[in-house]
Amino acid sequence: MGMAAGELLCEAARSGDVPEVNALIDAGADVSYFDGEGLTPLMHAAKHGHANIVKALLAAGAPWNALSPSNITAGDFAMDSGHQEAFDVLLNAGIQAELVLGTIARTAKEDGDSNGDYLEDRVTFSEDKLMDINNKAIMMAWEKPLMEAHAKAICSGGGHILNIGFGMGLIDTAIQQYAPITHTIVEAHPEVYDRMLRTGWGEKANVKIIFGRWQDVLSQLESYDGIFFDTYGEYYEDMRQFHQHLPTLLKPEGIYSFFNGLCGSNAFFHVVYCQLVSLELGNLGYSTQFIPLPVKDCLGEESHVPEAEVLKAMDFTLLRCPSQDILICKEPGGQYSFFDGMDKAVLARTKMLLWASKRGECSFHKLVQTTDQTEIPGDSTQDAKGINHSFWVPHPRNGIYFPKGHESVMDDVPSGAASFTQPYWLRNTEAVDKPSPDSMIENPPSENK
Ligand SMILES: C[S@@+](CC[C@H](N)C(=O)[O-])C[C@H]1O[C@@H](n2cnc3c(N)ncnc32)[C@H](O)[C@@H]1O
Repeated sequence: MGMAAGELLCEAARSGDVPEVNALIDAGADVSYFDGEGLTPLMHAAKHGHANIVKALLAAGAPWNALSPSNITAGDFAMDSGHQEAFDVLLNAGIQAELVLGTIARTAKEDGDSNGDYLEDRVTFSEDKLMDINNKAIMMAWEKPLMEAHAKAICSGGGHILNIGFGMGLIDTAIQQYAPITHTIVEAHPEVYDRMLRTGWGEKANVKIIFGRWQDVLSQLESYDGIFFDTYGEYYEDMRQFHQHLPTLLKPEGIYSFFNGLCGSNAFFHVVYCQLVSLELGNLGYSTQFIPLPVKDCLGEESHVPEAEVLKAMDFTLLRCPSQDILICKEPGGQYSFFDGMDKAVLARTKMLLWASKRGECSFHKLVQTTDQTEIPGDSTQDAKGINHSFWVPHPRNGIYFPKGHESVMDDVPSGAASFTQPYWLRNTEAVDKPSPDSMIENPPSENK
């Protein structure tokens, strides 16, 4: 079994020949095979909407997150071609894999400051941007309308507001328009803090500035009616940790919002992570809803922004939680993200897994095993391809497969994680009626799922 079988598998996946796909898989064809165009059998099946074949390939260990030469995943192919069923299958596979891998990675993670270097380096302010030492934009003026939308949402109940990360102060300026009773700002970078003081933020009657990393100043925080989170140089895990404090920090009926640059460089990964964050917030008792906010409206005439053309192709979206009121911003369809601080960990992991799969070393099952070097107890049965299926067993609560002996990785996994029945709005952004952020904020729907 080699290239010929891989080619045959791609062809069968493309033409929707289920018996042939199954026969080739049983005979040991490489489900991670990349054909001459750099596409996998899974990509071919997804592109042509053969959901059953997508399922069969995933079950046989095809990597859900493999990238084509133009950085397109099977999920992107399904999405772009409007194949909802295949898309949903891939979305579920991605979410489940990331839930399990994220938990494994957390267990293995050594504690350390994600953004220690950034906080020690110089930053540069100019009229329209704040840059780090590597000339990467931390914040840019074109984001003002976006920040204003967030501010409007988190201030809609009035009261006490918390913002994590001052940057250019765009959201804080917008928050001030709503005259909250108190307005607390946490900022960790000494130069940004210094500039806050020089520009009068320390003298505003309702403003309290707390200098330090949010992680280090939690004991100085109270509970708030509105919270916004937008740091820099941190990873998804940092934000996830912040979310664990929401039940203490956010008052009942309060509104939470964060800048969502999750996997902004790939639309499908972004969708996976939006669902993931939604699930993880759900696990904390919050429900969520996405509200689109076209980025081209934010950019306006700012064509001097080098990435303007790419950015115009993106949508930014607000996500609101009607019961506990969560609001999140995201950028579906994005090809580029200024805010890749938070998605580095995700993409790094994705690339690592892909690298392994491209070398033909691993199926998805094996990739996950390589993430955790701990020996997994239990019997093992290897199939013809050497995949040890008995390592992976369905969890009794939610049916998600996890590595045997690692029950604890499922502790954090929400019960509803095994299936998403809701149609995902991204399937056809043209056809979906996108409510304006304003109307959603003023008239939140009673239910989102
Ligand atoms: C993207 S900017 C925020 C932009 C802001 N939303 C605005 O409207 O201008 C991120 C800010 O978070 C700060 N920051 C980074 N890590 C932080 C941490 N752990 N705790 C508090 N602030 C942090 C950075 O120094 C930076 O000023």
